[in-house]
Amino acid sequence: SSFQSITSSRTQTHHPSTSLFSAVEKDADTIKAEEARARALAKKNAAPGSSQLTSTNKQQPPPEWKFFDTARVHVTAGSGGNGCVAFRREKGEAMGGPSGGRGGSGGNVYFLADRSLNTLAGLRSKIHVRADSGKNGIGKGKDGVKGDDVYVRVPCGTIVRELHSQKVAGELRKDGETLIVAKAGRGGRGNAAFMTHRRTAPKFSERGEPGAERWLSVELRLVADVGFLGMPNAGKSTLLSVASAAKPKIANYPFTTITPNLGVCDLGEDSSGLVLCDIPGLIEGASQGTGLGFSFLRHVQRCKVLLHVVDGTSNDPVGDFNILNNELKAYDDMLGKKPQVVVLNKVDVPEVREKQDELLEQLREAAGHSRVMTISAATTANVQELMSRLKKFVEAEKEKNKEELGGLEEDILLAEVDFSKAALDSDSDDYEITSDPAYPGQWRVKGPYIEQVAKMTHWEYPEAVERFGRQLQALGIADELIARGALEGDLVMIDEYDFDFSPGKTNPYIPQELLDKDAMFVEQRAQNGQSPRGMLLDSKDEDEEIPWTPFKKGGYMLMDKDEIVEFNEDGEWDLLDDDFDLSGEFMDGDDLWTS
Ligand SMILES: Nc1nc2c(ncn2[C@@H]2O[C@H](COP(=O)(O)OP(=O)(O)OP(=O)(O)O)[C@@H](O)[C@H]2O)c(=O)[nH]1
Ligand SMILES: [Mg+2]
Repeated sequence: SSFQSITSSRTQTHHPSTSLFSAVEKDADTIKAEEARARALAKKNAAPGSSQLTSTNKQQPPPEWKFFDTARVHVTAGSGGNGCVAFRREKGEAMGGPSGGRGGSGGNVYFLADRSLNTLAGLRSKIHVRADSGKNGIGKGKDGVKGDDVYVRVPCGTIVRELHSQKVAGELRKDGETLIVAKAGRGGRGNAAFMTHRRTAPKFSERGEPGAERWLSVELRLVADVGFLGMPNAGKSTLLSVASAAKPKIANYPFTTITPNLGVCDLGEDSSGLVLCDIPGLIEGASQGTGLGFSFLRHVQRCKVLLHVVDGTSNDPVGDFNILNNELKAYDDMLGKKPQVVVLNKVDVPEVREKQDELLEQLREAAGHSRVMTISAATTANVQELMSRLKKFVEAEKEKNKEELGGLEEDILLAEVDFSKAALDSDSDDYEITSDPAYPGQWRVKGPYIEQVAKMTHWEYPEAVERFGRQLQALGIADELIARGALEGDLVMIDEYDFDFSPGKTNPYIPQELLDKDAMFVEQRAQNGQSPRGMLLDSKDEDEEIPWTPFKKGGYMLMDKDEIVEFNEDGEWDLLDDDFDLSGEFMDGDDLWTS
């Protein structure tokens, strides 16, 4: 069960009809249809002689323009190799001492932050990441070879969670940072390790420990490269929708967009994507709070570049352009100075086309630079050209900033909340629900933990909203609200976030092709007699306990609970206690090999 987000900011309580969540719900279908179309198009384009760039159907975005922000991955670390039972046989020593070597440990699975990436696109084609197992130990005391570690490259700002419990495993912030997500099984000890003065010829060895295995949900907190700026109705959301797979609400009235929308324009294999942020329209007086105000601009504050979208059908496009630039300066001088690219939109309209040359000239003059071009978001004319120019410009700006900041870029780019340090380990699950009889149907929930979780939730994403709902459920807040008489559709306020109370509804968006792969995976596991748990949260068997120990401590994979104990601080692992008496029985799970 989950809460629906209607807004991520207090300012929007006045627009209860514009439910972000219901918009998203609708969009999931649209996106699916879009994907089916994209796949069909991809097939068509794969035909010899055709090229995606010269696709004649201008209405459809090229299939590679997709939106990635979350992914689900199953990771399996390598198992340890088995220990060996062997005895020395040397000249003059027919039956020497035990000499079976230890199995090699398996490979770990790590996530590795790579600054050259900026989407999770690479994870999309993968459902499984698997590290090699260690080799078995061999005779003459030789240990087995260790399995290779696997590094999964992800962009900086990636947050990793255990899927089913939604516990944060960590965040990768800086280039080169790694996070272990599945710890390898250690190799089993060979019989040489079990020799004591009482047992001089042990004929058993240990089996290798299985590698850890788990589902992860991965989320990238996108930091936009390009923030869209423009008067209401200029066509910003339309542009986002054709340049990326994001599906913002588009309508022919001002202030259609009330929360920022993010989208990724994927520019193909050899280039990382361009992250776009469509923000609500700004009008004269915005810096004083007119219209929706400037509160959304914090989203674009960290953008490298602003794309100023000018409505060609306006009575005075150049006047609009100047007004907004003045508002921007009045609000924040830094924003006013942010480099802009300017587009004159709606040139498909004949009246606009007629005066486009004149307008372009005037815009160049007003802007004081020549990064000005015409587009039609509606017909997508010039949009691809715009995106590749933007990409180059953004790259150049990043380079410039990097030099100016002496390599401090990531710190400045990354979002405010540091997940790796965030208070998810807060001890207090306490909360308090208050309601004012004067305002029926409104509930305020207070509590350090839940407020922290709310702050850390990326309200733009259904999966994040769903997770928030799960946390409320887990903390008992949802049930408590129902017990107190909350009804579906009531307003719930936590910190500065407001929600529609809507128990029992979840809407994770997962692309169809991943769902197909998952279905295969679940089936395969069931056939192999393994737990069929898949990537879908509702495929979870409610009775099944999910053991959890923090990632950092290791040992979180409690597949065979009795056999596996936690890794200690040094990553070492001990099956046998120091004072374990080998003269008695074998340990359960020890492998007895007869030589
Ligand atoms: N003819 C024409 N119409 C366009 C074009 N781009 C957008 N529109 C229309 O302009 C209207 C407003 O488009 P939106 O994309 O919602 O504008 P917006 O800038 O996001 O508006 P707000 O969210 O209110 O700030 C819609 O009716 C679009 O169909 C274009 O290139 N040509
Ligand atoms: Mg809009």
